[in-house]
Amino acid sequence: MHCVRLALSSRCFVVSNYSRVCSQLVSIRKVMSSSRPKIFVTRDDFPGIELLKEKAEIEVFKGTQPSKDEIIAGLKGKQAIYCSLNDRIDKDVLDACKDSLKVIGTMSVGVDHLAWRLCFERGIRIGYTPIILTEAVAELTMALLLATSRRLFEAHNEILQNRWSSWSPMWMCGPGLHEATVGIFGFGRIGQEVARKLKAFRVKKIIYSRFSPGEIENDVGAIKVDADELLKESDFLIVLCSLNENTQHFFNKDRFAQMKPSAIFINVSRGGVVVQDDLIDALKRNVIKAAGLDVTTPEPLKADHPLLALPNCVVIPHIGSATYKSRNEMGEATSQNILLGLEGKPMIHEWKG
Ligand SMILES: O=C(O)C(=O)CO
Repeated sequence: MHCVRLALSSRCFVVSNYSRVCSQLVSIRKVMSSSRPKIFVTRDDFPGIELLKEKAEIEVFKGTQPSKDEIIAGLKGKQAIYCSLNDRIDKDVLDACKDSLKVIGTMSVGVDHLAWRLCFERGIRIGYTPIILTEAVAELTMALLLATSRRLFEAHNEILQNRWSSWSPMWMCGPGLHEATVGIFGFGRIGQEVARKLKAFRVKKIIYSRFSPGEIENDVGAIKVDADELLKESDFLIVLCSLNENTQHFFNKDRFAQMKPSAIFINVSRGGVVVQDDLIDALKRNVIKAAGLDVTTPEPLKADHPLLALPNCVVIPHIGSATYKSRNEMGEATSQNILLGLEGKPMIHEWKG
């Protein structure tokens, strides 16, 4: 008869046969695995989730966009959520999981989809992904600026419609960036990187406005102006602010009316900074010349949306950070933020308000 002693937390068991030892070990393993953190992941194609699988029990939503009820159901008993800017984590969601949720990891720089003040009150930590995507979003902003001002999609469509009859002197002309005054609304990391890239286009002047007081040290000689001057002076106005109570619906009928009729409006921030019907009206009545939008309300936009019928509006589907490098690194950082947050350690990037 085999006699095996198994020591476990100061207790000592004596078991009489090998198979009983095995069954004890299985149950110990079960206890250990149930102490692994539980994480809800809101879609199955997030980069970086392999990292979570190694260290946690994860439940992955099968599909691409859980509804609020599905988020609440998925979060039941979970200590963390891996989400994106599509997933609204509001008071209802936080109330429903108030006994378990400790960490939110969002694969985005924007946090406007999160009731983050309430999270702070409840001690829920938020990991996000700034810096990683700065270059990608700044690059995309330049692409949108050029696509809109030089009418790339409109011109391509002319070919598709068989309207390219000959080279023609004034056909498909648009304003150039050279010698233009470019206004940047929201001069954070991405705004400053766009300003650096604009220098290479030899623009006349870069002006910016932001809500925080004081000028920002910048290596491109951008000049701080108030919002009224920015609206009036800009040949190109690029919106790169975050969405918050100061910026929500900032660009409305009156603000478009302050802009030059030749102005090009670019939004790579959030659809919510614009009263979209006012923008549509301004574009239809040529209050401003054109708009380039990476963000809209709602997202996704249906193909029959009035914005898409405007020849002077370029719309792309929120792809600001969509380079392979940026998205992969954002995913890795999100997983690491979550694991570090659950371990009570400093995150790579933690949103502190
Ligand atoms: O990460 C974000 O918040 C973005 O919107 C990137 O385009």
